[in-house]
Amino acid sequence: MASASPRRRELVALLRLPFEVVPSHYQEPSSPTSPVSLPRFVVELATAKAHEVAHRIEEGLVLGADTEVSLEGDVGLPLGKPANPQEATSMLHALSGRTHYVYTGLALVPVVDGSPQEPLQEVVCTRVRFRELSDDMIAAYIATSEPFDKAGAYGAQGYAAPYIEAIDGDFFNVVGLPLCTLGHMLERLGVAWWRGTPQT
Ligand SMILES: Cc1cn([C@H]2C[C@H](O)[C@@H](COP(=O)(O)OP(=O)(O)OP(=O)(O)O)O2)c(=O)[nH]c1=O
Repeated sequence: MASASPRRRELVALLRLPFEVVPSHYQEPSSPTSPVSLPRFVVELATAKAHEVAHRIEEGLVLGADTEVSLEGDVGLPLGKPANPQEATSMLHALSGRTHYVYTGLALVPVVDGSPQEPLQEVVCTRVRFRELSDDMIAAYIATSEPFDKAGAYGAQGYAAPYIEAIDGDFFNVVGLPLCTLGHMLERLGVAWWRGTPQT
């Protein structure tokens, strides 16, 4: 798995397949300043992350993923990860009382005899609605430090959980790895992942 994300590591383990974490050295570009196609954007980043690792191994299947949050839907500005409390505050203000979209791109790159093969790619979108957040709620949440390594400045699996009014789609996609879609992709590559045993 070409990811340094502790959430993705925990989620991928639920497939019960043997895997190794090899964080990608791909340098993500800074967040775009004009609207982009979110589905294309996340798939390109996921593929770039996977490719960088695929060029460093001899054999295997490399998984790359990228998650972005946007208020606009398919064409919009990804919010990115907040660099400081001010950015986290303005992202959470923007999400307060509104519906937003979380996109995760997935790329699986098979490597055979040291050669990366054509990637298999997917994108998953989940709609998330936040309740209205007061200034005090936002400040208290930022004080937990949870927003800083997360797209959109929140963790649905963490202290932001009580802020979520509704979710439409795959919850695991919001946390960074849509497992059901990943299972289908593995099946397309002939991997009977459900026969695996829990890895320690
Ligand atoms: C919206 C949301 C994002 N996130 C996280 C998932 C991702 O780790 C992160 C989005 O950043 P990414 O750039 O997708 O991933 P990453 O930099 O953490 O890890 P890597 O590139 O090595 O794979 O935001 C949550 O954990 N919970 C949430 O609710």
